[in-house]
Amino acid sequence: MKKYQQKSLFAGLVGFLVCIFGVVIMAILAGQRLNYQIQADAALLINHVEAVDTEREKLLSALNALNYTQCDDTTLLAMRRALFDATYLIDIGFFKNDKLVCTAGNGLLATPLNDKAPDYIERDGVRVRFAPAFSLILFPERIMQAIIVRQHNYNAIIQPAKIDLHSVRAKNWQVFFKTKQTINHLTGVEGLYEKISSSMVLPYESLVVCSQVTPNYCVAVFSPWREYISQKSMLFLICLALCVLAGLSAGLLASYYMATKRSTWRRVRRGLYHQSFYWTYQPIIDLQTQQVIGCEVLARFKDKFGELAPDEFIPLIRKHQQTWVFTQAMVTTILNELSEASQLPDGFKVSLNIFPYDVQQGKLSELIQMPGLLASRFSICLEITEDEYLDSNIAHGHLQSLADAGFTLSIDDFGTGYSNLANLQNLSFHQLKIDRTFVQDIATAGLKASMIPYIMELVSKLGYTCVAEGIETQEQEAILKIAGVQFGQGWKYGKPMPIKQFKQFMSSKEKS
Ligand SMILES: Nc1nc2c(ncn2[C@@H]2O[C@H](COP(=O)(O)O[C@H]3[C@@H](O)[C@H](n4cnc5c(=O)[nH]c(N)nc54)O[C@@H]3COP(=O)(O)O)[C@@H](O)[C@H]2O)c(=O)[nH]1
Repeated sequence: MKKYQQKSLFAGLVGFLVCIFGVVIMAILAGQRLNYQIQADAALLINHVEAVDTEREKLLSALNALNYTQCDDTTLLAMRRALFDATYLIDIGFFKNDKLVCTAGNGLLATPLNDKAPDYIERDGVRVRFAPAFSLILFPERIMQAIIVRQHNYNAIIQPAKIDLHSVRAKNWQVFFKTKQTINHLTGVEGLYEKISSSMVLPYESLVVCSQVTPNYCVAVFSPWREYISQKSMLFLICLALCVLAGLSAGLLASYYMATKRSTWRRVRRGLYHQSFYWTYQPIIDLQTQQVIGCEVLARFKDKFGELAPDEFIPLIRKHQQTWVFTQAMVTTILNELSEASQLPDGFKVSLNIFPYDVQQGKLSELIQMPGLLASRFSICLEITEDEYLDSNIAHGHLQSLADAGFTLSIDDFGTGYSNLANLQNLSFHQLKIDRTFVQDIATAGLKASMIPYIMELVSKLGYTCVAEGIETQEQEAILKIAGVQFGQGWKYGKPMPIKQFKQFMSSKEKS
């Protein structure tokens, strides 16, 4: 996989993860809200259960305390009075010898009724039975769900429908009586507790709570996600869109970050301190003898992201004023590399490119002090391109000191942009380098090529030597020779090469 594909994949992954993270956070927050709602429902149901139980306990205990042994008007009056105060109880019955003999609603029964077996027996012998289809003796035609609770001599008919459930938002809930062995349904959705306990339910959508007062009475509430989402579909859609947006922004940010990390200047700046620069050597030859008399040192850059051309990094180094750091690194490296190059003869000309800004700043005087540079067995030539920095008296003074110290000074890229003839006369140059655009123009016999003889006139008038750069063909060489150019540089003789290759190149030249 290519680097840029890896980066895009990384940015995509970051975006995806942020989106997923957003969705998870959204799901947790929504889940908490859903759970909060379910908890409120459960609390409401438990409150009712406790209220029903308390009411039944209070009323039936009071009746039992009267110790009536038979059902007469007094007993019935007491039962009716109790019922009058009740909220959840709809009838009360009186038992004698375990037979129902009268009810508050109906009065004395013609035939006493046997009590049915309870579903479970509560503490203190309270017997409870759930009747899914029950009718009071008073209203035999009205079928309803009822819970029948028998406490000693009295029973109470509780109608769950009496419980006010308007505030319960969940559609699925169940009230049940739970022992270690059994689950007794009382009201709501029968079997819900078993369903919640046994089948897979999603987080937050269900809850089982038991009463603190009567711990066997419990409620199960189930509010499925799909219902909750469909209730708040608009809100969910907006949140989802925000998550996708956050993912996209994060992806874009990641790719922007990667791009800036890869930005040329960041790479160059890092490269200055992490040895991403290396230097190559391009031969300079004597056009008459074809002997290699010197070389130009040219910088190259390579890091984990790939190579950068000098035309990319040189302007940045200049812009960010890192020119002197760069030149120091170059001089240190090439002195090191050339010290072991026994193939190079004494006096071999080594041309270094120098930034005019450093000339102006007086930095180049440090070159004079640099151990091993002037003292080396090579002739060091400083190539300087003309620009606005070379126009000051300060620059002139610094160049003079360099020339006095023993450096050869070459005016580089002559004929491009900023050439100022006054500089040629006043500054202490020794050499002029004809820019390769003039040489390339020879093939088409263009205007620039026609100027070469005039440049050579100037060169001889000033007493300079001349190097033509960018020679690629025999024809260019022949014309330059006729024009009187002494030295040449270009792909015809050799491309810029790393030191190892340059040493091999020089050895092969020595042999031939
Ligand atoms: N201050 C410094 N400047 C430097 C340094 N290293 C390079 N540079 C400057 O960058 C510019 C571009 O350099 P580069 O891409 O290396 O191009 C040089 C040669 O490779 C190229 N060349 C040489 N022969 C031929 C040829 O036959 N054909 C062809 N198309 N190109 C050729 O010409 C450039 C020569 O550079 P220069 O003599 O300096 O003009 C360039 O301006 C460099 O100066 C550095 O270490 N410091």
